[in-house]
Amino acid sequence: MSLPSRPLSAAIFDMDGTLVDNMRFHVQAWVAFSRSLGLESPAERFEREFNGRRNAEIIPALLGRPVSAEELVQLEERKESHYRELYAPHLRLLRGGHEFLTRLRGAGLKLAVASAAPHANRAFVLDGLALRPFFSQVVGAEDVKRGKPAPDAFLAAAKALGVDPSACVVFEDAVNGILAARAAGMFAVGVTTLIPAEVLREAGAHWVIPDFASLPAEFEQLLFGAP
Ligand SMILES: O=P(O)(O)OC[C@H]1O[C@@H](O)[C@H](O)[C@@H](O)[C@@H]1O
Repeated sequence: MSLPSRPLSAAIFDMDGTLVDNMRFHVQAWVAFSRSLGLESPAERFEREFNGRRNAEIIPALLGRPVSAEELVQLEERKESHYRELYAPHLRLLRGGHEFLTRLRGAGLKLAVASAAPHANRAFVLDGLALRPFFSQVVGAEDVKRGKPAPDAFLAAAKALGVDPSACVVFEDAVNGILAARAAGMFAVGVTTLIPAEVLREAGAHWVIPDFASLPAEFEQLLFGAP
């Protein structure tokens, strides 16, 4: 693995499954949503194939037909309001998150969120946990044409931050997200809230962590210098 040849200047965070350990609630809501439409879709499909994609891509693929903008709004709200209801009692930042974000900010890194989540879900997590002050940019589902594994969301975040993609590190839990970060030419850290470390490594993650309190020493040094 080749390490950055110059200091990293920005950190871009995926939201669902990365800042918060909520993917099992998303998957539960997706399975219930599918059943309510008379479809049987296994949980693995949402964990692997769809995780990181936008609802505008997931819902037509699930239904096997195009969906009008109006119907998409209705179907999306049905699934997402159920997800928020399921996850609300458990809403909390991933272990070590607050301290890590504070240290990154203190070290002068620019911080952004790049998520496939729609507006209401971003507000639910980012406002619910008072995280907005950490991030100077938030890129969401409606800001890009193509969801992950396309690099669009991460490239949009780097552009908004005014940094070169090669100076960015991405934190991601989804295989599609790791692929997107690498396609954007960024360094990728896999977060194993849902997907096993070897799968994230195989997708291209340079480092893999269970949470933000467990950074490999080498990576910690890269971000913050020698202890
Ligand atoms: O890009 P993020 O923050 O991981 O968001 C991904 C998720 O966004 C949600 O809105 C979708 O309903 C999920 O199925 C999807 O996996």
